[in-house]
Amino acid sequence: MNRSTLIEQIKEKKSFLCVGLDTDIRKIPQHLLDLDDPIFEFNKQIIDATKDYCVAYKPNIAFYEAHGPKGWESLKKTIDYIPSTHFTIADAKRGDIGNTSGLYARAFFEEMNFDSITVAPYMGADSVTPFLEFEGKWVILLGLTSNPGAEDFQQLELVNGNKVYQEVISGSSKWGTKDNLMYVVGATRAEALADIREIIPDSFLLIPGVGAQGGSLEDVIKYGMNDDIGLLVNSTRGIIYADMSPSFAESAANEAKKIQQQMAAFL
Ligand SMILES: O=C(O)c1cc(=O)[nH]c(=O)n1[C@@H]1O[C@H](COP(=O)(O)O)[C@@H](O)[C@H]1O
Repeated sequence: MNRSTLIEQIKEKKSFLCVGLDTDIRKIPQHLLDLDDPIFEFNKQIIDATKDYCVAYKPNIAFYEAHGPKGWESLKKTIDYIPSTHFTIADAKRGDIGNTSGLYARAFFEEMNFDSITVAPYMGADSVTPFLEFEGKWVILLGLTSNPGAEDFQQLELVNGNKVYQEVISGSSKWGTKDNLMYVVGATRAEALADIREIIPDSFLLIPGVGAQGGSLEDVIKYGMNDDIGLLVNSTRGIIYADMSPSFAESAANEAKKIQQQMAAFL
C-alpha cells in the first residue's frame, strides 16, 4: 500500500489505529482450542470485529514461528484474510548482511505479501537497503523503542552531542524516502517525539506502547502528529485480550472503537 492510500484510509476511517495480532495459544479462549487452527480462528474473529476501527494489522512473527510450520500456516492464512484496505506489518525485527536481508525481504514481501516489515538498524545501511528495493513495500526501522532496555544503548550520548537513537534516525533517513521508510517510536517515549519530528518531519511513525505498556495516546498525538497525520498507533493486548470469554471479539471491538473515537477527535 502506498503512502497516499494509507492517508486516505486514515481519513476515511478517522483512525490511525493498528491492531497487533500477538496471538498466544495460552491466552485465547478455551473453546477455540478444539478447532483445527485456533490461532487463525481467533485472528479471523478479531479482524472481523475490529476492521472498521483500524487501518492496520501487525502480527508479531514470534507468536507464529513458535509453532513451527503450523504457525507459518496460521500466519499466511491471517495475512490473506486481512482486507486489502488495511496496511499490514510483519513485526519481525530482522536485519542481517545484505544477501540475507534480501531473502528476509523476499520471504515477507513476496511469499507472505506483507506491506511492511520492522527492521533493526544495528548492522547499518547494507543490512537495511535490501528491504527498500521492493516497489510499494515499506521498512519500519526501530528508532526509539518502548521497552526499558531502550535506555541501555539507544539513549547514550555520542561525542557530537546526539543520542544514539537520534543519530540512527538522522543517518538512516537518507537510505529511503517518506514513501518507503517509517520509524518505530515507543509511546512510552512520547517526550522524545518533538525532537524526532525535528529530524524526520514527514515520515510516518509506528507507535507501540499504548494500552498494556501505559503510553499516552494524547501525548503521542500532541508531539507526533504531522500534517499528513503521520502516525500508526498500535495496541495489542489491550484490544485482543480485553476479554477471554466466548464474546472476546465483541470486547475487542469495543476497545478498538474507544481508541478510534479518541483518534477521531483529532482528525
Ligand atoms: O516493533 C514493535 O512493534 C515494537 C517496538 C517497540 O519498541 N515496542 C513494542 O512493544 N513493539 C511491539 O508492539 C507490540 C506491543 O504490544 P502491547 O504492549 O500488547 O500493546 C508487541 O508486538 C511488541 O513486540
